Amino acid sequence: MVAQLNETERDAALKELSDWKYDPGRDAISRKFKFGDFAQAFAFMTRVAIHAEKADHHPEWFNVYNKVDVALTTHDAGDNGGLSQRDIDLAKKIDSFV
Ligand SMILES: C[C@H](O)[C@H](O)[C@H]1CNC2=NC(N)=NC(=O)C2=N1
Repeated sequence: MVAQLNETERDAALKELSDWKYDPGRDAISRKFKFGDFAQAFAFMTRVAIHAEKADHHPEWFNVYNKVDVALTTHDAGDNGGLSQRDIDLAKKIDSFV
């Protein structure tokens, strides 16, 4: 079980992730990325994937051509999933790749 962020922790964390949108319905954060072409989008996804595997924390994402939509939430958090520090850490890492 992973600790789910409470409202205060979540709001503080989101202040440092201004490009990410909070989804109260899922207790998740998401961000849309647009690259020059598919190769650049996939290179980004490859970097994220390598890090995600090392961190044992994986994104939910959708890619079409040069666009990548990323959503982060922790399946193991709380009773039925939610936002954890792992999501915040992964979002910051992802931001460092763009
Ligand atoms: C067993 C469990 O699947 C692993 O500990 C990891 C894998 N990657 C994961 N990724 C995400 N987003 N949430 C998780 O709870 C999670 N759990």
